Amino acid sequence: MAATTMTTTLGFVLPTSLSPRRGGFRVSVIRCSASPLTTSTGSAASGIVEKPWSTYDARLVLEDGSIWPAKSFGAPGTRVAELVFNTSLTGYQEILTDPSYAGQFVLMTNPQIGNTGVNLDDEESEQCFLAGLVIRSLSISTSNWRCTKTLADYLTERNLMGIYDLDTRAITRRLREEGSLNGVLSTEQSKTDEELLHMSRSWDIVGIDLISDVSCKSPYEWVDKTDPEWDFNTNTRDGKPYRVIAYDFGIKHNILRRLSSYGCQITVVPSTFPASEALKMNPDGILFSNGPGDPSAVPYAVETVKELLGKVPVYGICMGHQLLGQALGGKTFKMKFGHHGGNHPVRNNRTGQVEISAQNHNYAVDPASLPGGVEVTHVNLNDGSCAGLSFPAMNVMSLQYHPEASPGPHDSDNAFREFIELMKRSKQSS
Ligand SMILES: NC(=O)CC[C@H](N)C(=O)O
Repeated sequence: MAATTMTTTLGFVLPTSLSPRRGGFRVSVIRCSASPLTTSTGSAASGIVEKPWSTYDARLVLEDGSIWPAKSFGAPGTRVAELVFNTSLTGYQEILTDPSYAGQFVLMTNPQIGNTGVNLDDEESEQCFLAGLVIRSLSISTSNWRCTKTLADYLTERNLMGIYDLDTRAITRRLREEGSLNGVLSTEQSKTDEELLHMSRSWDIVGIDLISDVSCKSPYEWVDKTDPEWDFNTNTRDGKPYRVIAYDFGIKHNILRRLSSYGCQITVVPSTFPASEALKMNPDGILFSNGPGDPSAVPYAVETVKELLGKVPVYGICMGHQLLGQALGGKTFKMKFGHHGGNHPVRNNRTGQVEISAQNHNYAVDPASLPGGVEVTHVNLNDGSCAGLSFPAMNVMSLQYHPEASPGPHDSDNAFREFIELMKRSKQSS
């Protein structure tokens, strides 16, 4: 390597000043390529058809200096975000509309995405808040009775970037080895690799309040239940309505549908809704929802949780669980590359049973930092991290993962019944 430049094996030359910032990276600046994909159906003459979406060149530039040429099938532009990989085989529409992905590019490890298109029912919020979608191959056709649109049209309409034709397995291995990486996705040919690399290294998801952008702006009532056609757990209803206030830190609709199906009357409130106002509404319970980003970047939300602790039964899901952990006196930390997928085994310490769960988080609560009396109720069996908490003295329960699934397995749906039981016990004893 010369003193001022480095030449990769593929002949790509960059100044050494752009060599990876962190000492730990093993890979130098390199242009990586996936073998081009050919379409599986095609005209008899050539075996190749025109792709039914408009496509142009794109690049994913990661902060470790790797550059991944790709094709775009969504909106044009340049975006910076943290790259995470999701191992779910299905459910890309729910993933695209999960507000917890704000500030992130989602790479799907399933090699082909888009085959069921999108439909009107699988939306988990009104908008797509994630920064972009990264996939190996976009399905050339869609086939599903609910499909109303192709994935490419959906992304374009929502001004969302999507890229394909890059080696998603190699990128996933890199994330697993090096940990989360920031990156820039761009279709702009006028921007140099160096500019994009600089952008990816000048940005950080840590310390940013991403909740304020995704939370609702004013309170509203939620009434929709799970469609009976899809409801698999109807025998557990108590019949009595419980009044629940749901703090919206980026709430997924299926949390609200499941609560509603379990007989709750729900008011959704913004993340900044004062605890005193919530208490005035005399709820039977409070839910703290999932939400994007760093739980340490939203001290106002931790304060709200603290003010409500011990006054009413509370249930935290994912970000809600992390905020509860902090409000109880514990600490959260950033994991190496997080958990994103629909196949995470979790042990319920109380029953000894293992649930296969849907997960989406990059932060976790450090159990050693929690005060006495707080019980770790669930453990992620892949890495032993804390997956659930309970503090009976204050009627607190929380899960680091997603009992509402969407997408994912339904093993943990009973957690909603446990919240109903918690509210019932608290009501009976007051
Ligand atoms: N799904 C969520 O609520 C995500 C929680 C938090 N943003 C994390 O990444 O850990």
